[in-house]
Amino acid sequence: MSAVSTSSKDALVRIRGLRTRLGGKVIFDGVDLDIPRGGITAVMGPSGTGKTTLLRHITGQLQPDAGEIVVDGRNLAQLDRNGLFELRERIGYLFQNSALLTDFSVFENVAFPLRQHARLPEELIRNIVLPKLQAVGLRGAAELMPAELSGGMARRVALARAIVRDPMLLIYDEPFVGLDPIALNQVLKLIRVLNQTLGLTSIVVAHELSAVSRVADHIYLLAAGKVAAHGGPDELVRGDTDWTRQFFGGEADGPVPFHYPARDYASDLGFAKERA
Ligand SMILES: Nc1ncnc2c1ncn2[C@@H]1O[C@H](COP(=O)(O)OP(=O)(O)OP(=O)(O)O)[C@@H](O)[C@H]1O
Repeated sequence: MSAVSTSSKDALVRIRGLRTRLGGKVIFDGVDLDIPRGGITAVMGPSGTGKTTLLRHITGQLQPDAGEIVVDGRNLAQLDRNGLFELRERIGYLFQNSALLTDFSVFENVAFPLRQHARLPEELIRNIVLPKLQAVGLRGAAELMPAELSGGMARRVALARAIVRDPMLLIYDEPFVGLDPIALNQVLKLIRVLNQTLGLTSIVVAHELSAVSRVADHIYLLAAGKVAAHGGPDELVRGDTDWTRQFFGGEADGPVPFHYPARDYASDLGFAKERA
């Protein structure tokens, strides 16, 4: 399990020596990571380990204290505002809560990013939006309102919206939360099919190992400011480190302790004082 096993040449995102502090806390302490082009890479790790922060680095919303982040051959530190804006325009996002506009129909939600960026003829918008809705199996739901959708359908509409401008990179932030088994399987299938048919590169941040193992080509396990493990799903699940055992084995104790750091128990209970 090497820290970075992918050839950097094939990496859409290449991160080296990433160091970040937020609010006085070290979030990344020398992270190297490659997101291979055309692949599906999962980023996992205990809560608060910095997964969302990593996504903010990759999209240029947050500058690191040190290290290099290169996306599609561009070093983010060297991009001006316009350059960063152009980069973000080529990245699609799927958020956990789907974030649909409640007053707009399914069709208008998917059309929204197109209308925001250019004055396109209505016929062209239809010709772009309907194939995306077809791809997620919801062309027939085009005129429904978000309140009429199940959670799984809402997520698929959000996915159609995330791909409507043909991004190079699609980021899924917790895409499996709250889905029933059928909706979960549909989303898993869509992630794979869309990645392949649209020639995308995908990053999936998620906690559900069983779902991640079925969709990801590579997994990065982040922990304690570092890449704790990296490799294919099978390789990681078999991994024999404290982190992989605890995280993939779901053990209550390990490097992530059950107890939040606390003062000495005896003195908290007043015993130490009594003895003195
Ligand atoms: N702007 C900020 N200022 C200070 N601390 C921050 C800021 N943003 C994030 N943090 C801290 O950075 C750490 C990493 O946060 P982040 O949201 O990236 O973790 P995460 O791995 O995505 O967590 P989760 O799995 O719970 O969503 C957390 O301890 C968080 O409190």
